[in-house]
Amino acid sequence: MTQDELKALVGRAALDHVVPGTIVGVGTGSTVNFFIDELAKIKDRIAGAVSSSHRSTERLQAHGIRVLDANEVESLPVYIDGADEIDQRGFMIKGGGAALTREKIVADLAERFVCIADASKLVTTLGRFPLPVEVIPMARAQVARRLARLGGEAVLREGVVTDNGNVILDVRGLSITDPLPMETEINQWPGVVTVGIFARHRASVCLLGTPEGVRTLSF
Ligand SMILES: O=C[C@H](O)[C@H](O)[C@H](O)COP(=O)(O)O
Repeated sequence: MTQDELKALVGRAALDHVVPGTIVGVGTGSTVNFFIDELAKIKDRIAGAVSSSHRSTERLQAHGIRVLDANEVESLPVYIDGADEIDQRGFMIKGGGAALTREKIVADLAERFVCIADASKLVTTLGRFPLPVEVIPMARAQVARRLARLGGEAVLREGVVTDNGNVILDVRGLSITDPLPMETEINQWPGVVTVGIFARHRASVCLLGTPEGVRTLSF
């Protein structure tokens, strides 16, 4: 099976986690795109979606799915999103598509985070994938120096401006053995908007696409 076929598989499987009659939290990325296309088939059975990016909003609306502003909802039963890496505890690295801040906001509204990913995303230790950090442009160099003191080499993602008007640093060389304290530390530096470690907002369940079918990991 190709990687896209695995993504399509989990995008379909995620429909089982959608609660009929409710608003669905929708992530961003190539895996979620498959989910959105499946969601369109049951759009009359949901109350709408809260989206984590302009890209997902456009795709949802193109399918005729109502998109609500996050400020209009108090909670969501479920948030469905991909990941760049996920470990055996449900901790993730996200932000490869620069949508991490809005993803964390929508994840925070949700009772459950359903991660959909192909098997290549499952890792023993987070950090092989360069860690995205969304930063206010003025603080770019300052935050990069602080990351260097943690052992990471931060590179500005060229040509990318987030939906919030900020920039992304991609950090190589970090071995994230203890995701929760690292998330907390980096996130409180001045100028950091969001770090792409999702430990506080880890997955409740991961639907992992494998050549043998969908493997469900519960955390
Ligand atoms: O900013 C992007 C998101 O965190 C995505 O969920 C993540 O990059 C995974 O994307 P994909 O499904 O395209 O691998």
